[in-house]
Amino acid sequence: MFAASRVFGAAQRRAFSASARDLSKVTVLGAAGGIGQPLSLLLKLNPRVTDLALYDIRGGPGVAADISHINTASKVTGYEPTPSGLDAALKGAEIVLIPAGVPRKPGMTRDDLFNTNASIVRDLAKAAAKSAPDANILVISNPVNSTVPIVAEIFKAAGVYNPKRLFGVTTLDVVRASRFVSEIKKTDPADENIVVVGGHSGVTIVPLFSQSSHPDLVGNANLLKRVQFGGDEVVQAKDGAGSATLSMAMAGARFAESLLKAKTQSGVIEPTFVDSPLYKDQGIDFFASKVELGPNGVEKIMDVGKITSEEQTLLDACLADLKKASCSEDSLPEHAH
Ligand SMILES: NC(=O)C1=CN([C@@H]2O[C@H](COP(=O)(O)OP(=O)(O)OC[C@H]3O[C@@H](n4cnc5c(N)ncnc54)[C@H](O)[C@@H]3O)[C@@H](O)[C@H]2O)C=CC1
Ligand SMILES: O=C([O-])CC(=O)C(=O)O
Repeated sequence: MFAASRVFGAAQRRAFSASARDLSKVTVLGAAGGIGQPLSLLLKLNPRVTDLALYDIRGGPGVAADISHINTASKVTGYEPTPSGLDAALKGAEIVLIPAGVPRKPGMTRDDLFNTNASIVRDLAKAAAKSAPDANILVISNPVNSTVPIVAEIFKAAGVYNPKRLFGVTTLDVVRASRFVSEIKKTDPADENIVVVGGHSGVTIVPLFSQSSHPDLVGNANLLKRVQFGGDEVVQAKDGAGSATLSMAMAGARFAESLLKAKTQSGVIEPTFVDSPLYKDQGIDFFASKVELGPNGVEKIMDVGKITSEEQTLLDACLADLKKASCSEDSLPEHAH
């Protein structure tokens, strides 16, 4: 269990008890995919998860059978790829992670995934609105800047939208930025926690090094490029076999853990892409900034804080791009209806 002890502390494992308050069902939609499998593995290692529900259009039960042999206490169930299987996977879920959808190939942008992934996310959101209307929905499927607003529209149409419970997972940007900084500065990556705001693609990814202990990194063009286009590095290296899966699984598991921890602990803060008041006056409904998490999901959305003029220029470019990403169900591709 070396991985569990590194990802989750000993105190947390000891603190685990199966009181009703601690029962947490977590559902993964797209659980047999490149992200879904290692994400499910990491969730199985998290003692806060008591019931792990795995659903995919193919392979869910197989992944569940495999993971269920791991000697941690949670119950793992794989569901058949049927409407009733999906509903059962969702029923009673506290957290629903959605990594279902196609990944990029070299030469594609995340927006090129929209035509395929928008309808996948739309259909899964419809099922979640029906069977898990109170769950925290964590959207991983790209393009996150557009798939998150789609989920919001579906929940609104079903009359169950709670903006405090919808999250675009941008944790991988924080993870990458923190790791890249630690490599440059020769620090322990565990001590770095770089704030990244905006969205999750290219210029919408805005790291705020001025708010870290390394403000001299503002203006480091190579570092900025690696943070904004880190996903492309992996897409190119995988050479047609997909995009980041393992680092994304870690980032998704970290965000889920933060949400579970925030049920009982205050001061849990993660940047995440949420329905945000910060730039609504500019027509931007969703924005990633530091968010304090709590038992009801979003507790408090923080503004970007003090930034340098160089970072303001990056933020301006980000906002211009995000304006284009807003989406309603009406703008879904024709075949998706
Ligand atoms: N938010 C982020 O930071 C990141 C997002 N991603 C995105 O995550 C998504 C998944 O990536 P991978 O796991 O590498 O892809 P993958 O192709 O390996 O896995 C996707 C899985 O989704 C399943 N699936 C497709 N339609 C489904 C449906 N209607 N219901 C349930 N399952 C369904 C497939 O059967 C497959 O197992 C992609 O859109 C990718 O761009 C990837 C990396 C980082
Ligand atoms: O780049 C991609 O397509 C996958 C992704 O979102 C990332 O790695 O950040």
